[in-house]
Amino acid sequence: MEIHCWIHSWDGSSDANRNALIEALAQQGVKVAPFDAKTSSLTGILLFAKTTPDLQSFVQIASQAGKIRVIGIGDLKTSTSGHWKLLQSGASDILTWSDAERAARQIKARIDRWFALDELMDQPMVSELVIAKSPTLRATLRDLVEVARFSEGNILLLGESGTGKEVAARLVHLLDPRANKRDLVVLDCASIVPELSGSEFFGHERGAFTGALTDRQGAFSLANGGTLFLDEVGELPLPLQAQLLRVIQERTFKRVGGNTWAKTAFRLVCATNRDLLDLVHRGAFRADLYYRIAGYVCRLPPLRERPEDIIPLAEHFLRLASPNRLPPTLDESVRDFLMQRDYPGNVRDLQQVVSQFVHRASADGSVTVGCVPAAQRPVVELDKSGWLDSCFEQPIHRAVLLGAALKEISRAAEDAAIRFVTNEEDGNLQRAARRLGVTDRALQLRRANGRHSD
Ligand SMILES: Nc1ncnc2c1ncn2[C@@H]1O[C@H](COP(=O)(O)OP(=O)(O)OP(=O)(O)O)[C@@H](O)[C@H]1O
Repeated sequence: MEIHCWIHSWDGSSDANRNALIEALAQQGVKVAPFDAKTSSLTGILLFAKTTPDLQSFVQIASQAGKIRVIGIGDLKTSTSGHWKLLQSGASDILTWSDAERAARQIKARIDRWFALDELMDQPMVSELVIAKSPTLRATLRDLVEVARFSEGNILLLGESGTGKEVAARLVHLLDPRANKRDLVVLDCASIVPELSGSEFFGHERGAFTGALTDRQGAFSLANGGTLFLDEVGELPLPLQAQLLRVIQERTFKRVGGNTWAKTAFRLVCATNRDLLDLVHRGAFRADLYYRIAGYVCRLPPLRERPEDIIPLAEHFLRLASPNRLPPTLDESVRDFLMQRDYPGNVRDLQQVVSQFVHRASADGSVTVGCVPAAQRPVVELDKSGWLDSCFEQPIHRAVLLGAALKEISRAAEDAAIRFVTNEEDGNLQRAARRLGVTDRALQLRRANGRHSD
């Protein structure tokens, strides 16, 4: 891709610097052109070097298209808070001027990184594994891709359950640039049996304890050359946290029952849906461990903060569920239904809803409102006047003629309503009670009494 570079405003008094910068950039292979309004449809980098009253709004407009990066350079004469304001308005960076060669190198390095990231984001390895159409998740993902590809630090993934922390950990592993990288080893800290935790993490030597009949490799050894993903890291018991400090810091460990130190080289990714800093403040998570695992902290936003991802994710799950055929398509009304629904379990919830569509999609390959299972359908106010008609009255007339008492008749009507709703809600009494406008307890009692008197 051709790199465009423009200089927007430059103080006339420092024209010499401007010309020197243009020359130094040319030596780096970056050609500078004059800026004009049509520029905003191109992809490129815009340098500005003068503080003007309308600078903030100018930066905002220039960077809004998402294709132009704005870099401030030179003696901008803004205070530090002015720099932050410019960044907030959309500037990518503000560089301090020392000389033209250095500035040109800094600009070129940023251009290279920017384009490398653009390319990575478009690669199937990223775009087919993590669906991210919302600006919120795209920005988060772009930062994570950069850290995964261009650094080796420990990564901490935060986010509610089902926001995609494990999928992000897999991406970090895939993007690891190490030649001959080994496996991704996943350890769920919430499900480790305390008595076996030492062996799970460090491995053991034969005879180390009763039942240790052979040598065993632990997670730190299995992840050597690869990635170690500690899921639910907030659940680690305190004594185990203390044992992990050294290996996370030094990448050396001893097996249970062993005397020699072994070296290991893994990338550490941890995840939790707990507020880890709050656990630190309450003394339930060691501060020193926190600062070791939180080299780079990435918060995955809940689905409610990025509704633009709902339909692309639903379509992604439909594609995954139809590997050998054309995936079903979502009818407009089903899209509306998906957009209006709540997802307390985030993407996992959406995935479950969509998987139910796949089984019910009609042969023509479309998912219509009829494919939404009854239990998932929104409860809407129906026009209640229609049901009190002659059809309703006929069996009542018959019951009266046969001598049934009023109590018996109303009981039979209530029983019929309860049976019908409970059936429709697949036996879920809470939902059935809500639909009938009674409490769970009242419905339970009513059913128990009904059975009693049957
Ligand atoms: N952005 C995404 N693109 C594609 N699939 C996703 C995305 N986010 C989540 N998923 C899918 O949703 C499901 C739940 O995601 P995942 O297991 O990564 O969540 P989690 O945050 O680790 O959840 P938990 O905290 O409960 O372990 C998985 O099947 C995952 O593949």
